[in-house]
This record gives sequence, structure tokens and C-alpha cells, in this order.
Amino acid sequence: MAASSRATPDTLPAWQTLKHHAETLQHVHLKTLFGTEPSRWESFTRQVAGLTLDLSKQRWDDDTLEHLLALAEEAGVPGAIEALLSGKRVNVSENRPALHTALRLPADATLEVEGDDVVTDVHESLAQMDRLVQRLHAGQWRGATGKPIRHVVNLGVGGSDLGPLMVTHALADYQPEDIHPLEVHFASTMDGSQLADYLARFNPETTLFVLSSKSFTTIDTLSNANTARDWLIGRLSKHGEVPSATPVSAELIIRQHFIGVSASPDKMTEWGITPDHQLMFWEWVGGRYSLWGTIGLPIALVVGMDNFRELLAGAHAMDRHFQEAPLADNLPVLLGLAGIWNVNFLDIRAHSILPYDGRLEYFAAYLEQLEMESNGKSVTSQGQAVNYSTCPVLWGQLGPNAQHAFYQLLHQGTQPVVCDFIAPLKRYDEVDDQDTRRHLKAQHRLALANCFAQSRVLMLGDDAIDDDGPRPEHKRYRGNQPSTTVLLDKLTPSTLGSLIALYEHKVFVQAVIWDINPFDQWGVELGKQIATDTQKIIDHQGDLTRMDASTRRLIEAFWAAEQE
Ligand SMILES: O=P(O)(O)OC[C@H]1O[C@H](O)[C@H](O)[C@@H](O)[C@@H]1O
Repeated sequence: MAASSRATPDTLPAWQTLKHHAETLQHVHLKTLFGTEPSRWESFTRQVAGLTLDLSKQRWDDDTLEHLLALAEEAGVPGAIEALLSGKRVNVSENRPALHTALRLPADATLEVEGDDVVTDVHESLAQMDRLVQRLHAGQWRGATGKPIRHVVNLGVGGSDLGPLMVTHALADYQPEDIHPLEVHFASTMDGSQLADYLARFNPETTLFVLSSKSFTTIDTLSNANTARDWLIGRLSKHGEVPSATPVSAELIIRQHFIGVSASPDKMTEWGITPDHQLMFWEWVGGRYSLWGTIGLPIALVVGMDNFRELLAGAHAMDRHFQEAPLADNLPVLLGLAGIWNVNFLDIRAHSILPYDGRLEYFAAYLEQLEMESNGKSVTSQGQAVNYSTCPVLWGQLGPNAQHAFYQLLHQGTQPVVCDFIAPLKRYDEVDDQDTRRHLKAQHRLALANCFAQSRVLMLGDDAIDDDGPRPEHKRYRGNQPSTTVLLDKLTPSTLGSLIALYEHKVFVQAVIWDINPFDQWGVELGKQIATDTQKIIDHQGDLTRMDASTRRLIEAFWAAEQE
């Protein structure tokens, strides 16, 4: 990832050592490692910022970790961490810093990047966001016909959707009391499915749209925004369906029913968003790393600014740990190294994310973008094709539900898969009613029992049960599937911030070792370009004969359906 020329990782001495080492460990079953190394928990578990990271069920030993730490040194991880956090232009293909960590610096910190005082800028934008949140929470933000806003719909996709969506669900318990009732919703898909549902149910007079797009050119978001704008104008203008005392102009409707969040103020203005209702951020914040600033507006609307600042503080605690802890005790480094070991030396290319807490329903979807859009690359920072694997295929779902869906493959399929189990230790203390609390706490214990049982069975296979009598082959479990367990003391804004930052930095560590740039996403561009061409053809404004036989017939099938 570093811009300077550097040996590719597979030529580093530690990589070679690890290759030989893997040959000796390749056939050692995890249960054997546990049998011979009773202190694995002590060796491979670390705690920081309300998180416990248990890497003892990885298929590795002390020597593996020693070699991996040597690899991290040889690949320049310490220098790269410093470069990232100090605002060097680590995003080499776009020639800019990747400063999401600056979004969570406390107000009294200092960070000057290329002559700009970043911390002051960041805190000014937080203050502006705070003012908008206060107005909405106080019921002072009025729609064009004078009524307070009741529904806020975030229109955004990718990084302008997944982070806020995930966090608002995770922290729904943290809604402040005594605020004007407000519901926050998300519409991302270009086909309009989510939006159509909201438009059918919500009153336009009390609905506000947050148009979230770093580039402000994303067709998915703009097409939802255009539909929303026409819906509002159609219903609220003087000729509209909602009778209002005074005629309401389209200008006033757009002013009172849209907030824009973008790194492109000109484009927001051009679309019609009034400058007072524009929240800005900077090109140096990557889309999938942007929930920490103004893109996090939906989060702040749900949990309030105090809790939003707690989220930032939790992430900042992880940033400091990442910067200061020695590699051998550094959680993001260790998590990243476990991934490198699995992908590059054990050839495990599937990774499942399994939270045992329903509030983390969208965590896997969020990580799919964070990890695969960042590290799904095959060219080094020097523009050379890599000849080693990079990001594994990552997917997931709530663990308890996945047990009834795809765990069959984890336990008895032919694919090696590494799993991340994620769970809070404490839950439901705040439930007032004693009986309900008792029941819910029992359900939490049940979920944890399942979480711990699953990682144990994945590790030990048949050996997990005492009574291992003769059984037919189809009832046998081979085990030996590695896993990581991340425990949160409790799911709070702060621990969630630390958890997300842990994964962000893990992704960075892996990118440094693989010598790829985790901060660009050129792989999504061609599809957008070709979609624009294809749309012209679908709209009968292009040359169908240029299409391949399959695409041509698909388009013709669509035209035929349109005629029916
Ligand atoms: O925020 P926007 O500019 O609208 O971008 C939204 C998303 O779309 C792009 O295609 C990228 O793949 C994502 O990284 C980005 O988060």
C-alpha cells in the first residue's frame, strides 16, 4: 500500500518462513493444538476498549504468530499506521489521504494536514450537524405546510447507507427520551422498492429526505431523490392533493424537505438544496469510512448527539490503541494477521460474520462493503498484478438464524470457512419489568450458549461430545474450522465505535501486507458506465445490434413484457 517501491509480500523472508511453517501445521487439527497448548487463551486473547478478541480458535500456534508479526514488520505495518493517522496520501491511486480517523479526534487534538487544521473543520461540521439534530428533536423543523417532521428518509447507497443503517439498528435502544417523535428510514435501491413503500405510507407534509451522496452523482440515490421530490411537489404544491392554507411553492418544498450531505456543495446547490441545509464532508473521507461525520446524520437523529459523540470516542480509543500498542498486543494487527494466515497460508478463502445479537442485523452487510470493496483488489500499489490471494469472500447473517440456514455447510460442507462470532456479554439490564427482564436475560444466555457451542463444535467436530459412539458418516463432524470470537462488554455507542474501528484497521493492516490500496474502488466504475449505455438501448436510443446474444435477448424479453 505504501507509495514507495517495496518488495511484494511473497518475496519477504517472513512470508517464505510462513510457507514452510504452514506445511508443518497444515495437517494439525485444531483439537490437537488445544490438547497440546493449554494456555492458548492467554496466548491469543487480548482486551481493549470494552472488547475481548479471542483468537485462540485460529488454526495457528505461538510460532505462527511470531512469524506473522515478523511479516507485519517486514511489510512496514508500523510506518503505514503512522502514515494513515498523520494524513499522508495513503490513497495512492487518488493521491489523497484517508482520514476517517480525523473525524473522531477530540476537539482538543491537533492535526494539520497539508496546511489545513483538520480538527477545527471536523468539529465545525459536527456543530452544524448538532444544530440540525436539535431542531428536528425539538420539533422545530417544519415542513413546507408548517407541520413538524415525523419521518426522515435517508436516500443513499453503499457507504452513504450501510454504515448509518447498521449503527441506527445496533443502537436503537439509545434513543433519547423527551424528543419530538421521529422515525428514521433508509431507501437505497435504484429500483425504488423501499421508497415506494414509504411514499405509500407517509404524509408528505411531515416527511424529510436526507440526500446522502459523497459524489452527488450516484444514479441510485439521485433517481430516488427525483422520485421523492416529484412526490412532494405533486402533493404539497398549490395544485397538489394535500390542501394547505397557503399555496406552497416547489422552492419552499425542496427547501424544507431536503437536507443534502455530500463532499460536493456545488452539485447539491445545482440539484436545489439550499446552502443552509447542506452538510459537508471532505474528499479525504472514503464513502465506506464515512459514518463518523455528517453521513452519520441518521445515526445522530436516532441516538442523539451525545451518543453519537460516544460512538466517535469509542472509535478514537481504538485508533489510539492501533497507534500505540506494540504489534503483538495490537487488536487490529492481530485480527488482520489471522486473516492473512488463513487466506495466504491455509488457503481459506471464505469468511463468515456471525453476530449473536439481533441489533447487529446489518453488521455483516456493512462489513461486506468495508472488507470486499476495500481489499477485493488484484493489483499492487505499484500497478503490478498480484500472484497471491487477497480479500476472501465475506458474507454473514445473524448467527442464531444462520444456524438454521447455512451452518450445515460450515459443519459438513467441503469448504474451509473462517467465522467471526460477535456477541455482547451483558444485555437487558435496563428492562424495567422484572419478569420480562428475567425472560430476556434467559434468552441472552441461550444466545451466548449457542454462540460458544457453535465455535466449539466447529473447532472440535465430533470430539465436542463426550458420547462419541459409532456413527454413520453422514452424522460425523470433522471440526477443524477456525474462528474468532469478539465479545463486547456491552453493546454501547462506545463499544460499537471500537468494534467498527477494529475492523476498519484490520482491513488496513491486510492491505499494507498485500501491498494494495484499500481506499479506492475502481472495480465498480465500468459497470456504471456500461449501465448508462445499456439504459440508452433499453430506452430505444442505442444500437441493440452492438450487444452480445445473451444481453440482446434479455433486452428483447423486457421490451416484449412492456408491450403486454
Ligand atoms: O456516496 P456516493 O458518492 O453516492 O457513493 C455511494 C457508493 O457508490 C459507489 O459506487 C461506491 O462503490 C461506494 O464506495 C459508495 O459508497
